[in-house]
Amino acid sequence: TSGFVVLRDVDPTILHDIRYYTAHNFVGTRIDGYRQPLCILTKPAALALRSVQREMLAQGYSLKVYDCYRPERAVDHFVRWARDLADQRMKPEFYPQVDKTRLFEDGYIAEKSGHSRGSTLDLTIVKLPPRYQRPYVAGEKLVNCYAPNRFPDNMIEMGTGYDCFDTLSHTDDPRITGKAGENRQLLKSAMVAAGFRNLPEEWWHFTLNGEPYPDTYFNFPVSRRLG
Ligand SMILES: C[C@@H](N)C(=O)N[C@H](C)C(=O)O
Ligand SMILES: [Zn+2]
Repeated sequence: TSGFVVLRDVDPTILHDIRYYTAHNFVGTRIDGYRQPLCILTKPAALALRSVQREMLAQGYSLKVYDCYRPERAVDHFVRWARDLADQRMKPEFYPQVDKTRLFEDGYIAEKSGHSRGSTLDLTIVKLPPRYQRPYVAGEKLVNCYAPNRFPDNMIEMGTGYDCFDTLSHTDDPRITGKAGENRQLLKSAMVAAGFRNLPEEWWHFTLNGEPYPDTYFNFPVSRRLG
């Protein structure tokens, strides 16, 4: 794992909202393997992201990362959770319209995730200065992730929230018009120019082209002690 870096060490200006370290995600608890709320990436992915951040800062925006390197044990946690059909407690916010049995088939979660290769990340854009974002309180009443009154994330309008498993999160969904459509294209074009490609099912998910470990799925925990 000598090829990995902590993103904050490469660019301390990029905002973090590491959801799988918290209970505010589609499972509803901290995910296995997230020992610290950090973004770990391969060095080339972190350097490419730094170049995107420089452009964002020049335009009065900042990137905000939700998830970066994801250990295999975290993916295994998602798979275990998906098999337990009795547990649908986060459905009202994260997959209100999709049957829990279809989350993998429909491309929203992967059993073998590019995130475990270390050059894939989930992110958005925030206008500077960042708006205050209230903390999520476990057990609070959930609002669906494409409703106008959804959980108040401080990102610019993207039409749906992070990890909103719905066709409305497909990057080029034709129902996403106006500012939200423009904002998705702002993120995508900046990332593509820096060498990333987008997952068409999720406006927030990008993988570095020519990634250094295209066939290796890592399992070390998310922690400053790399490896
Ligand atoms: C779960 C979601 N944030 C995500 O990253 N989905 C893709 C398909 C993945 O799991 O690799
Ligand atoms: Zn992702």
